[in-house]
Amino acid sequence: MLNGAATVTVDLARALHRHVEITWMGITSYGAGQGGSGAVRLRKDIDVDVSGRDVLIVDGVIDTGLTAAWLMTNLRGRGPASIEFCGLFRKPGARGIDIRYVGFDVPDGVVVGYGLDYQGRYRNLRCCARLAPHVYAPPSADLVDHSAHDALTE
Ligand SMILES: O=P(O)(O)OC[C@H]1O[C@H](OP(=O)(O)OP(=O)(O)O)[C@H](O)[C@@H]1O
Ligand SMILES: Nc1nc2[nH]cnc2c(=O)[nH]1
Repeated sequence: MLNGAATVTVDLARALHRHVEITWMGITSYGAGQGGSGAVRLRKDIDVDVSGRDVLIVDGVIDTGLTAAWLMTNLRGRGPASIEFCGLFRKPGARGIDIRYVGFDVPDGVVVGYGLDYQGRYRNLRCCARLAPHVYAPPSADLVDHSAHDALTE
């Protein structure tokens, strides 16, 4: 897929000792696990006919598994000789989904770097990192401990 899968796709392709053709797809998923509708939208289709070809779909993160399931169904319908899915990271919500190649199982949270972004940033980090939760989930006002602040202002 476009964006988040770019770095791992290129590195994986360079590690394979066989001819490969790379093409890109743009997908937006509104995963039910993130409070979304569970819908997938195709923003850019591949420009290769995959019928009779061995297809490996590569993605950076498998979160709810919605994107992976949608892509497998969609591309399988085009008559490939074989089709498998490879995800660099898999979140707990997708553990039950049958994925042939998984790099790392990771806890819930946001993984960034090595192609993966948070609001458009961090894709160019050479490493992968877990984003500090306060960046994407600021604590609710009810849960903030004001004691330190109060101590400073009294
Ligand atoms: O398992 P799911 O819940 O369907 O989520 C996985 C999708 O989310 C991420 O893409 P994102 O929407 O962040 O877009 P990006 O590739 O542009 O970074 C990831 O690259 C998958 O495509
Ligand atoms: N960059 C990034 N995108 C995601 N989409 C769903 N989960 C993630 C994640 O952990 N990191």
